[in-house]
Amino acid sequence: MSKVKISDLAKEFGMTWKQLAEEIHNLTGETVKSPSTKIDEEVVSLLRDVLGESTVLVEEEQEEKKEEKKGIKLWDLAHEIDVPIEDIKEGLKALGFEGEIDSFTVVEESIVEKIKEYLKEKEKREEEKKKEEEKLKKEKEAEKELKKKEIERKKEFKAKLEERPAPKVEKKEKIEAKRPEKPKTEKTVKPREEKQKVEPVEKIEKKEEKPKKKIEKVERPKPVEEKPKVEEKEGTREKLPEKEKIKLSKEEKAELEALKKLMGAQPKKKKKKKKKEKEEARKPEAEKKEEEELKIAIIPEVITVRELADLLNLPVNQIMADLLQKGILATVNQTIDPEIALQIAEEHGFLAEIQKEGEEVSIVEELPEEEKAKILEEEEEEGELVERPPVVTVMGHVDHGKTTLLDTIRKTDVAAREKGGITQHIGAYKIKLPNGKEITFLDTPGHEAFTTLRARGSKVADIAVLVVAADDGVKPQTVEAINHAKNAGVPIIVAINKIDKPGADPERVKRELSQYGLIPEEWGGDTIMVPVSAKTGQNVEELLENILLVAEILDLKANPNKPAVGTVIESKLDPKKGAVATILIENGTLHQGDYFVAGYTWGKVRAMFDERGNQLKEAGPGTPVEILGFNEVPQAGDKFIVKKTEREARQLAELRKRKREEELLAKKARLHFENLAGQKEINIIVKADVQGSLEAIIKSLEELSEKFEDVSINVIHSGIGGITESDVMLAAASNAIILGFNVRPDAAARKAAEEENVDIRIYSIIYDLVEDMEKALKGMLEPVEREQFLGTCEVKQIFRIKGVGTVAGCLVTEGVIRRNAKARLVRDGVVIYDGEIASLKRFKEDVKEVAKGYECGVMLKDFNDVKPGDIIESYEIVQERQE
Ligand SMILES: Nc1nc2c(ncn2[C@@H]2O[C@H](COP(=O)(O)OP(=O)(O)OP(=O)(O)O)[C@@H](O)[C@H]2O)c(=O)[nH]1
Repeated sequence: MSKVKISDLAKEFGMTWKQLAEEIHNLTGETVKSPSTKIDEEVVSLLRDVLGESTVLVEEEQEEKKEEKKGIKLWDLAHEIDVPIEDIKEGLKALGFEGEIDSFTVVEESIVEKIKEYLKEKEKREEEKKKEEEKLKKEKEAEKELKKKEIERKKEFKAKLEERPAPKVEKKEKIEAKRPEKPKTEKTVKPREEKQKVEPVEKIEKKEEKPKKKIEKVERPKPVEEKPKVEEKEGTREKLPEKEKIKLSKEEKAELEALKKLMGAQPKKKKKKKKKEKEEARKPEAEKKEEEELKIAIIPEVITVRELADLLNLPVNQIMADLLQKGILATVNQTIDPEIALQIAEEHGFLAEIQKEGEEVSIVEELPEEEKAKILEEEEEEGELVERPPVVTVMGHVDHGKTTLLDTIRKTDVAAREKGGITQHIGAYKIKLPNGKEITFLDTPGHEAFTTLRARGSKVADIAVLVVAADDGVKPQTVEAINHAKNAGVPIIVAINKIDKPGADPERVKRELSQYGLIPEEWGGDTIMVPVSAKTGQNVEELLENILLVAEILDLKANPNKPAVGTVIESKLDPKKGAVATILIENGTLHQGDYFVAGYTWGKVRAMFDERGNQLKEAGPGTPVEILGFNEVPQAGDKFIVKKTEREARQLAELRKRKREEELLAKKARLHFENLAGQKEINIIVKADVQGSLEAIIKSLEELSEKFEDVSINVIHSGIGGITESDVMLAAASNAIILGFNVRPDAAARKAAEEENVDIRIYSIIYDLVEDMEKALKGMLEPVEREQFLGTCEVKQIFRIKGVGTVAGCLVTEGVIRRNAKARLVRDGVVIYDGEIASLKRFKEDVKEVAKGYECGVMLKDFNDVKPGDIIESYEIVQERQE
């Protein structure tokens, strides 16, 4: 081995030659004076022995130092600042960090600061959100309190009316003056008893088949004690057979009450009337007017000319003449607008009001769930309420195992063994567990239970089972499902699926879900999470037990002794059977032969079947049945109500048709940018192309919400990716506006938005979005250029032409593609290009536009990165004035 130059050796040890010379001096006593001095082999070996290790350490230290300078691992950062690693990853993502993010990702100090800032802001946001939620909760409680009081007031009002002696004679003008002050609620809660109690007995008996119409004619104050109430009450009750008594519906009971009172009051009333007439004849005209009768008329929403005449005690000809004066030519049996009927009644000195459809039901429906349950319970006869099966919907991201889970559950059905398996798809089915308990599963795409059905006011599902694959974690549709269920106030049970798979990580799923407010019970939260394998069936029984547990807590009850009430789950027009629909019976029992109304359609149960194809004669609460006998195809989500007579069913359907028009008006009134000014509560759905933009938009909206003190902007759902039909349905159900950032609605979403009149706004600059929103809130929207959608085409093939560029061979799938219009290229819902169409050809010919169903060649201006499967959207900019 030869000698080594000290300068070379120094490099090896990572020190200067002078430092090494000092080391040599310390070890050997020799002095080295020049960097070119050569060191003996033994000395080198000695140095290596002594310095080798420490040098390595020095190197490592230096390396670490370098690392330190370079940054810190996320894992270490999480420990250092004591924050869950997931939060840090989220922060990094939000900052637009490109590349893979895991626990070992190293970030620079400047980024660390930003992450810290982000986390601080997140914490602040969460705190504010919490505060907001608390505020909302308080407001809701106050609202509930108010509603309670309102109910009390209604009850008092009802009681007073029942006890009330005949009202004093009042001048019509006086009554008129009072009208506007009359609390609106009184109008809607007007109990049937009150409306009917003074109707002559003969009338009630005669008009059994007629719509509920009541008239109150009171000539003079009468002492209450004159009514032999008690005896009559007993007497009437006695006449009823025992079975009938139980079967009395609330409505019938009300009628009966009225009848009883009337039976006592009537004879005296008649006598008094005669007496009064005599006195009246003697009175001077002015005095007569002074004592004009107080006449009250409750006008049913569906009323014919003859019925109005009867109601007002006027000749039919008089009513026809009144109508003619209003330019309406009507026959005696023709139904007339209740508003017109109201006007006529008022012209004849009646204090009139329109009776709302199913008043009692509607008041109850408007109340919050608990109140509703309380009132309904009150209404139910003691001991008649029985437990009903919970209705469960299964939701989750695509391929996470919803179908497999439902299949496995179906196999646990003991009824299948008794009565044969499920043979037909009717949109819902009931299974029986070995312990005898039943669960009804909705077999429609999960979100439908919360969008299509809920958009029409039905909340069908009691419980949502959220399926999350343990090897995939929380995905966009998972979040969407959580938001749907939360929005509908339906409890969620999580099924962490695919635990049999090697990559399964249930703990990760729990961590991810906790970011969305679903905290597992073992972490002190209240969300039941069951790890299952839909494939092997592991823990599926435990999942079902938990469903029953939640159902028990929800205390789901129904009265099987009532006429049936339900919701249309699915419907179709069968070429052989006609209009058929699956109804989920929610309360009461449906019998073959019952008349019913569902949405705008009505009918008679000609036959009904369960999911096994068995014909049923009756079906109780919680049972899904397929029904034949509809006049028209109802719509999913329609309420299904049994009516006593064919006439009632038909009239109600007619009435609903009219209401549909009102609904259309309501759609018109849906939240739009143009009518934001003055709104107190603004619900928003935000969809964006990347997480960073999404966060930024949400933050800006929050700031805006703070700026406008009396406006609360709630982002009810947000996500990455294109705008879907489900987003639109959620917006429709919660009256929200959709804001898209660099993303577009797909065809189904666009169609749904048009149908539901949901406002979708697309932006590519956050500042513009915020500015528009602010202007809209201030009601200062200036006339703007608005884009008008023309059509879309799908790229099928690409042709690269030298010197020209890329021509996309397309098929027009919607509307038209226009040459001089603007164009946007959308890939997987994300806008890739926004510009103009440079050329549009059909078979080498330049054309102005190409319509749906035709092929064409499209070239985009200054853009060649077109791929098969891309969507080109053609649109125009039009000037539009905003109000
Ligand atoms: N290993 C394993 N595979 C499962 C499990 N559950 C479902 N799968 C598989 O996952 C795939 C998707 O399951 P599906 O039940 O079709 O999922 P889905 O959520 O209904 O999917 P969509 O109907 O498309 O939304 C299928 O190949 C199933 O066999 C499970 O527990 N374990």
